[in-house]
Amino acid sequence: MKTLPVIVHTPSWQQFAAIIGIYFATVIFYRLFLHPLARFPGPKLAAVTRYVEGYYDVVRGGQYTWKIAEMHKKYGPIIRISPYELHVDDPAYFEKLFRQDGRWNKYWWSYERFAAKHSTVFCVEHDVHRRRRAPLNAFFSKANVARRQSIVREKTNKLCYRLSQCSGSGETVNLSAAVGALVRDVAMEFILSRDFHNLDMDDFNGSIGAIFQGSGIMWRICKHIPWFRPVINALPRVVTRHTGDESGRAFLTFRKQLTEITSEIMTSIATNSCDPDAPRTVIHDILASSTLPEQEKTFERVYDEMGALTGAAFETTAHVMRIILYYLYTQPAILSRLRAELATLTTEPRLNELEQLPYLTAVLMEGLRLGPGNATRMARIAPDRDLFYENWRIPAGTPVGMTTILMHMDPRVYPEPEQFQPDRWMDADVRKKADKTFAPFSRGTRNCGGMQLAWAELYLGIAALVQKFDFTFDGAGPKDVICASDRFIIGTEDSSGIKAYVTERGMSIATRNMSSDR
Ligand code: HEM
Repeated sequence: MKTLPVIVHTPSWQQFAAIIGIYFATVIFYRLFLHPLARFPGPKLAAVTRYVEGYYDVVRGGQYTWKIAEMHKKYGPIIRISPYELHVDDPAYFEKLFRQDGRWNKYWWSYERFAAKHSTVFCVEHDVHRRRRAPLNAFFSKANVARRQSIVREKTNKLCYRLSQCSGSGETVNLSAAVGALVRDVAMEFILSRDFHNLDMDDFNGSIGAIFQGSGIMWRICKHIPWFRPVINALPRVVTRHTGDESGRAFLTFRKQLTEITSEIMTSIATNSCDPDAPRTVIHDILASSTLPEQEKTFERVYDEMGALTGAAFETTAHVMRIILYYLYTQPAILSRLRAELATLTTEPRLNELEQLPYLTAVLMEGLRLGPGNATRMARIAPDRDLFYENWRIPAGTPVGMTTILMHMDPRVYPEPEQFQPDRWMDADVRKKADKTFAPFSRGTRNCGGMQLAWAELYLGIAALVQKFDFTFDGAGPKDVICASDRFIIGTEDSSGIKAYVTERGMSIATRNMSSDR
């Protein structure tokens, strides 16, 4: 039988354009009318394309969080913010979405872009996360933090010593960089038993703080342009070292240090050559964990974990400290009341004594309200069941987000939300009402792994600085501390740091001892 000739011809540009046009028209039609989320309210453009978020992320510099708030005013408490994702603005729903029971995944699209997918923080899948989280829970437990509080105390004393040397000098100190150095040195010592020496550096290694802020900008770009990070990573180290700015170089140095430390600790454990008197690091606990299979103990995985852990520990805690210091030293009545309360204790109070102080606790809570860890929504996915919000049925597998910073600024829960008012936490009713909606460390299965360490740093650090120093700011304003952009963590309008003149309130025992040691 004769076969028919196959006629192959190249499509004309008109046919090509028509094919593309039909494809996009079909996608748009599907997303608007047939998609399982099609019935949810929200702007049509956001339902059609994620590039709406891309515009607010990349062009408008991290403004989608506030655009979402605007959309809620128009469309109600549950909205579709992208073709694939919903967002809820209702404090009462928080405890239903962020819970300990049930299986909860994170949304890969938001977290994978951090290029540390082997870590606990950025792990997407519920069961893998549970296994990774187990050794961290013990390491960062309240008991272990209390037992090792001397780390926080020693580093705080070192910061106080540095500040006392600037006292009355007529020169300003970059207080933002100084507290950044404090939390980095504490975290490195606590997590990896290594002195990071940022508190010894003249500029407190301020450029590394800037790069951790900058990694949020990178995250925003990479969410929408996935090839961007692989291209940057593929550039030879020598190119990035020479073309990058000071912060970029500081970051590369940090990554190199982290690689060396991780490898050194893993080798010493593998060869049984650890110093028996040296404190255990989190790597010891990960490698000894019985819940983790061997493939979770490779260098690649442990290195990702160290990168994400240090990243999670640095700018989050430092930012809350900056907020608290800024407001304390611009509102003298609050500062005096706090000092009066602290005066009831000994000069160097222990953590458990500080935790009993109601006003100090209120000050810290108010700082955490204005500076929760993230400026972005945290989406959760119930992979195996539908969720319900009022009369809405949310199909299983849908990412549903809520944004803590918006909830913390909700006037229905916190009157005059933009004001720093520790007093609101002294009222038992307000505290009870906020019990379910105050979530600086998030809630549920994916709540902050290091919150006890963060609390210890805040209690010991703020108490010591307030007891020992007066700060007068040089040109600082709310722009230095108020959340103005979504960098995953909180982004402020001005990132150059709070400059302050320092005056010592009287030599403390700790600083005097340190001075005489030198
Ligand atoms: C005031 C300081 C801090 C705040 C406000 C804060 C806040 C948060 C928040 C909101 C999350 C959830 C993020 C998400 O859902 O994607 C988180 C996760 C996490 N944080 Fe913190 N954090 C702070 C300090 C720390 C410190 C000092 C550490 C110590 C290493 C730490 C370790 C972690 C870890 C490991 C996770 C991931 C938890 C998981 O997915 O299982 N954080 N943090």
